[in-house]
Amino acid sequence: MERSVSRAETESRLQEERRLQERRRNVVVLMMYHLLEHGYVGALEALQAESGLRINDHVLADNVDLLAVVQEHEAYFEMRFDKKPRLVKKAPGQGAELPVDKAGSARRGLPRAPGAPERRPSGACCSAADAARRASPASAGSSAGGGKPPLARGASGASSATTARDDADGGADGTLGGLVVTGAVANGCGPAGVPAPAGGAEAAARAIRARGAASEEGGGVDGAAGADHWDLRLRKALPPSFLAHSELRDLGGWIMRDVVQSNPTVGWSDIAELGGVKRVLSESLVLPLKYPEHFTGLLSPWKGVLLYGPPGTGKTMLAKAVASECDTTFFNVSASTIVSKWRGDSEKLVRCLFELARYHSPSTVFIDEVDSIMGARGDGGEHEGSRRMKTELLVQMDGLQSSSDQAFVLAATNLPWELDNALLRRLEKRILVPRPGEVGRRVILHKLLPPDRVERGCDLDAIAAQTDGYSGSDLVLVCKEAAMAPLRRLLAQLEEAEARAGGGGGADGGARPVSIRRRQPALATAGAAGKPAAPQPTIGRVTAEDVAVALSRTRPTAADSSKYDAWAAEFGST
Ligand SMILES: Nc1ncnc2c1ncn2[C@@H]1O[C@H](COP(=O)(O)OP(=O)(O)OP(=O)(O)O)[C@@H](O)[C@H]1O
Repeated sequence: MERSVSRAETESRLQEERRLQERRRNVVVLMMYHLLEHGYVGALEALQAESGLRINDHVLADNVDLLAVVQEHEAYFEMRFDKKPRLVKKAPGQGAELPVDKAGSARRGLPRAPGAPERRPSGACCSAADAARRASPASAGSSAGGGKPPLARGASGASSATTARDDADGGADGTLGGLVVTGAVANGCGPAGVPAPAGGAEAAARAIRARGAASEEGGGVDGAAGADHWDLRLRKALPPSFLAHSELRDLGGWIMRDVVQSNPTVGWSDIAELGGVKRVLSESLVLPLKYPEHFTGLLSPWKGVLLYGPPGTGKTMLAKAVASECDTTFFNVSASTIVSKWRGDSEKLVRCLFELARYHSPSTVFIDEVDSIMGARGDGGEHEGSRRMKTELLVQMDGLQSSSDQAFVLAATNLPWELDNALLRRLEKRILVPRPGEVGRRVILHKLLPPDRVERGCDLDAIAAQTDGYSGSDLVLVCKEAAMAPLRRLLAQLEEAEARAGGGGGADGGARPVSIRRRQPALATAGAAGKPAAPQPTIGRVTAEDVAVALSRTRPTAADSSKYDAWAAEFGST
């Protein structure tokens, strides 16, 4: 027993050490790319020589660079502690000496591979293959686990003869300078389909540029499936022009937090009816990207679409479907993204937003509740900053229309009559998203209450006929209320059973307060008592009466659609 505990301890210590080594290697590689990108070629050479790592043997994974890491840290710190972090302070006095080790080197942390030379002359660094051969075989191929995203990967590919040889020797994974190197993507490509650098700083610089381009193509390194939004958001980096300028970096970072590349939960087929709206969105976004040769001149694609209609009719859902169905960078923008309390910032944020949309094109800028940003101008009491922000938005939209940039604005509102006329002109297609008709309601009801949840006698088609004026979200509420009824019945049974088992009241119609302690699983309590577990009550089905009660309790929100129809007649454009 003791032996197995100590073996487990050793194993976990080794794992921790491996992770630490990998982290140190990642930091060095990030530094190398940073040095290269900013022209510190001499420092890069020195770092290569001293660390025994070569920039050519690694490409950065996950679209990450040192500035982006720092920027993410700053953004997180600010969000968490409501203040900017101080990463670097001035050293007290005249500046401290660098800590120097016994060998006279100031370097720390990176352990050398067993047998690796102490120092290497500039330009004579070890190759991945050499280092792998020198490294301890015990550590080979053991870093892949952990599920953590690799920041830097060993480069492989046709362009690197040594690494190709490595692959032939036994797989892409190997060790480098005593550090475990994760195998890079096969077929002569680094992550995201970027060719591995062929050699020298120039090649690596090319790889950096190619990496940016590949990331724009949506080539996620490890695939987006299963990743949450934070992962997806991280994949888009700021353009170099933003990174080089502290104010732009801050504003750009703020906007990029609202970038969503895809929303895997909603597709066109999840949206009932609204075929006309889907067609226009498809014509504006999908088809021009697929058949660009047909969308030129007079047939150039729409650059702005407004979805308007009563609340809860699926406008946001349509935008989410655009995000997941169209392969474009999706900027999910709300008033909080671009309305800044700092004078002048909103205007700059709008400019940055469109610059980023162009940089990451093809892209879609979705502005939800656009009325809260672009209400009609001309009111004397309007803040000067707000006016300038609106003007900037109009200018930027004009810019999109007169350019061949594949950037597109999708706006949504419940209050189209409050929008500025100049904005309406730029939103070429103005499409009413109405409440669902009977067919649509039927589809929504059947989807929300599938046959295994409802009793036979519950006629959902009849309910669809009765719910004229209900929006999609009203129907969600009706179904939720109806589905609560069997759950309430089940909970009453469970409470009653618990009260009986505890010998207390409880069956007296709720005089006893309900305990908020989580119930023990039935098996555990039965086992403890030594008796066979009593069959547990299960949740029943929704009955016709449940739905009728739910309907009587849930009234449609703002059922009068005449105002929308009137506005559609005057301003609509479908
Ligand atoms: N056509 C539809 N098909 C399927 N579900 C729908 C449809 N319309 C609305 N829903 C349901 O209603 C919910 C709310 O829809 P959504 O948020 O898209 O409405 P909205 O028009 O953006 O509302 P608001 O204008 O208030 O922001 C959705 O999550 C979905 O469950």
